[in-house]
Amino acid sequence: MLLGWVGTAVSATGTLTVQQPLNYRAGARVQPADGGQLEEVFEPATGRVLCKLPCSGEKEVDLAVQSAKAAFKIWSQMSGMERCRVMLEAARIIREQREEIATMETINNGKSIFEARVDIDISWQCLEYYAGLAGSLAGEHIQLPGGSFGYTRREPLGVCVGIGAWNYPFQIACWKSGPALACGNAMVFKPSPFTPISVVRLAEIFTEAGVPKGLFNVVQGGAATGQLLCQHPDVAKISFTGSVPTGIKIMEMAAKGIKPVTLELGGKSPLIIFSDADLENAVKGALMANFLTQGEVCCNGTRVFVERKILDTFTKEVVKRTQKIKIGDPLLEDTRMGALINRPHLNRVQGFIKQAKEQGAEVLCGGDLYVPDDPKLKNGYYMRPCVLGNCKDDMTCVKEEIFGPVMAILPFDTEEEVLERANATKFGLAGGVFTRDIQKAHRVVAALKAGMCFINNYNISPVELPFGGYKFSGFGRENGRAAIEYYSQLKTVCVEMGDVESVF
Ligand SMILES: NC(=O)C1=CN([C@@H]2O[C@H](COP(=O)(O)OP(=O)(O)OC[C@H]3O[C@@H](n4cnc5c(N)ncnc54)[C@H](O)[C@@H]3O)[C@@H](O)[C@H]2O)C=CC1
Ligand SMILES: C[N+](C)(C)CCCC(=O)O
Repeated sequence: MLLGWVGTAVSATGTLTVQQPLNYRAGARVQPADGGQLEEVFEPATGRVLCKLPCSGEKEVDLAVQSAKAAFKIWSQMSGMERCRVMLEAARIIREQREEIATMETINNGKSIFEARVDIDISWQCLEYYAGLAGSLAGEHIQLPGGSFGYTRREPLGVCVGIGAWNYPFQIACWKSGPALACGNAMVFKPSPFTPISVVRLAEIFTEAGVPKGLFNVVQGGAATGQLLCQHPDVAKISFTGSVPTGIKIMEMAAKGIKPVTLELGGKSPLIIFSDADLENAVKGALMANFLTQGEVCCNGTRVFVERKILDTFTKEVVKRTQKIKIGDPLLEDTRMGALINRPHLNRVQGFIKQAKEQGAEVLCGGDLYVPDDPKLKNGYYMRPCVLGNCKDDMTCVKEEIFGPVMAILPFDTEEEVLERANATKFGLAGGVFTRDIQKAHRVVAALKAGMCFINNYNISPVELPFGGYKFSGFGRENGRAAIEYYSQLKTVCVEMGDVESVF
């Protein structure tokens, strides 16, 4: 069943129109009860409007939260093993529908189908991983004097809100719902209004897999809808992926309700290439660190520090390979870079490049707009991936998150110096090092002030590993066992086996 698709040409760019409602509540697609403002949703590859999205208001947000509350009563009473079975089934359905979901993601986000398939694989792996953990979530038993004892129960929080960014719409929803549902919570998810489509498919899959109706709901909208969700008194937790300024607002709203938050925010991560690194791998690593999803990746290693001895060789090779990246129709098999998310964002990225040049950086390749030959793509949001040389630490392009395909290369001379410079940022999401010297590799990552560090690779996503930031990049962790801590709470029970010894 190809829900939301019209006609049969689902695999061609420029053919999709979305007609079905994109809110999901109590186990079904619904029009929002009070959808006010309409947001145009674009196909980045063509600039076409895919649909007009009604933004949910107070009434719809409340209905979604109430529906989650009702489902929570059932789901939270089920055993971990029962939840595990349902989640494994959801993972299986995602695997089965991989191509359809990846196509949706590509059409709505603009990333290449090649990459979207990987995103969908990471998504089902995430649900599988947390399904596996669900059955073993447990408390402790603690012996006390005289046969008395205590025990802890790991309990769910209740209705959790997930708010997502537009770069990994389906994957972000799985990274949040996986651990949330495994712990016994319900969720109301709000994707970015730029990418509202694929998350509704996830909601349908959960229902098909057997979660109670209302366990995973989708409300659509922008900042106003997000605020209503964060301020709702029946919401127990907020997990947010997005920018630092929005993260700050979310935390302020959460503070008023004493709600725990997980914040996955932006970054300007360092990638350090030592002269003893395997050059081939280091070059590949730098491309992986910068050009996935048109550079719109929070953990990208956009400050590439290269030991001066190999600066020229490394730079030449990086530029050569960057120029070879095949840009174009994201649904074609050989495309490796699609379109940026929208026109304003493309303009913003272009603005950063212009400013970089004004501040003295040298464009070694790309940075200009790309107009594909195919006439249907001529209004798409394409640009050539860019490598900047002659960069200095105080340039805007080195300090600010660009969130586009722009790599800045910075030479260094010593380990001490590069660590100092690598850490001189308000962000702390990720970092990477390429070297053949194992002691140096571990020493360097130990000194990096970042939550996700890579040695001799970059931007791979094993779901078993916790992911999250230091400093302005946020706190809390997604993936790995660590995420369980952020979607559950401990209840301690103290049991008296003797008589009460009263002080009075
Ligand atoms: N650390 C991580 O895991 C990731 C971080 N990001 C960061 O996200 C940014 C790009 O994503 P955008 O969608 O442009 O970020 P954004 O902060 O503008 O929006 C993120 C989400 O928050 C919602 N929102 C906006 N204002 C809100 C408010 N006042 N209250 C509640 N919700 C609100 C938006 O509708 C959207 O769903 C980049 O800075 C990037 O680094 C993106 C992906 C992953
Ligand atoms: C999958 N990965 C590692 C490339 C990016 C994940 C973080 C994000 O949502 O930007």
